[in-house]
Amino acid sequence: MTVDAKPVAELPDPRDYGLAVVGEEELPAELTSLVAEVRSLVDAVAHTRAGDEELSAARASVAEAAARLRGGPRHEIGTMVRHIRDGGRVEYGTLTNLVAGPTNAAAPPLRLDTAPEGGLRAQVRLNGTYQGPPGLVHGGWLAALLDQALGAAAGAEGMPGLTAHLDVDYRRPTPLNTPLEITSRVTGTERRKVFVAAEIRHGGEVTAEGTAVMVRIDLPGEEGA
Ligand SMILES: CCCCCCCCCCCC(=O)SCCNC(=O)CCNC(=O)[C@H](O)C(C)(C)COP(=O)(O)OP(=O)(O)OC[C@H]1O[C@@H](n2cnc3c(N)ncnc32)[C@H](O)[C@@H]1OP(=O)(O)O
Repeated sequence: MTVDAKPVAELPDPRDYGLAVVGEEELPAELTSLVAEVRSLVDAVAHTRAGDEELSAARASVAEAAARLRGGPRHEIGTMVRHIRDGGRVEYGTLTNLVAGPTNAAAPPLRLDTAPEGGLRAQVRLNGTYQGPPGLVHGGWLAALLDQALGAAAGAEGMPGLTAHLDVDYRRPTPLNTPLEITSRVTGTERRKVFVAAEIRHGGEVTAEGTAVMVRIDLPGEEGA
């Protein structure tokens, strides 16, 4: 396959695209621990067997917490977060990305790191919030996780882009509440197209796999490249 997508030696800085950037290390521990608590809260709400009185008291506590959190300075929509990964690799993601945003409590705690064998690897455990069929992860979420891993693999090679085409195969049921391994890598490039592949494994067995065509975003000064 032709390899002429010109990966850049250093990732483009999102500020060159007019996007705000915050360093992951600048996020207060109080915020990231609040996010973890809310993830657990959503799972608890979904599966609670509490009685009416407890439910009512919990609703009031949650409403009070929400009122405390509204207002005040907020990161604008589209703010990017800068991660410093293993070996000093810099990676940018959207701060509130639904699949991997560190301040988005609706996202699982997903952290894709460089894999020794090349590409990216993450381990993630999905709680009951992510249920589709009984006891199993929702197929749409598996596709979302694959999409994220595929996009991140292209980005990690200096070729950030948007997903143009995504293929997903579900090979085996993917269980909830157990460690899952996600791997992804670039398999080829052709002009602005970046071909990527990813898998989700449970107990070493592939439960879902995907391939995608990412179309590289134009870098400043490279319009039409
Ligand atoms: C620093 C900040 C970081 C920021 C980085 C952030 C990355 C986050 C990634 C997360 C993953 C997502 O969820 S992304 C969100 C979901 N995806 C989207 O919203 C994308 C919506 N689609 C689009 O905006 C557009 O269709 C694009 C950008 C994908 C392509 O439009 P375009 O730029 O005009 O490019 P175009 O000339 O049409 O196509 C370029 C090449 O790709 C091929 N191509 C186009 N579409 C397809 C397709 N569906 N399937 C196969 N191939 C296709 C064409 O044939 C051509 O190949 P050839 O002629 O060269 O052979």
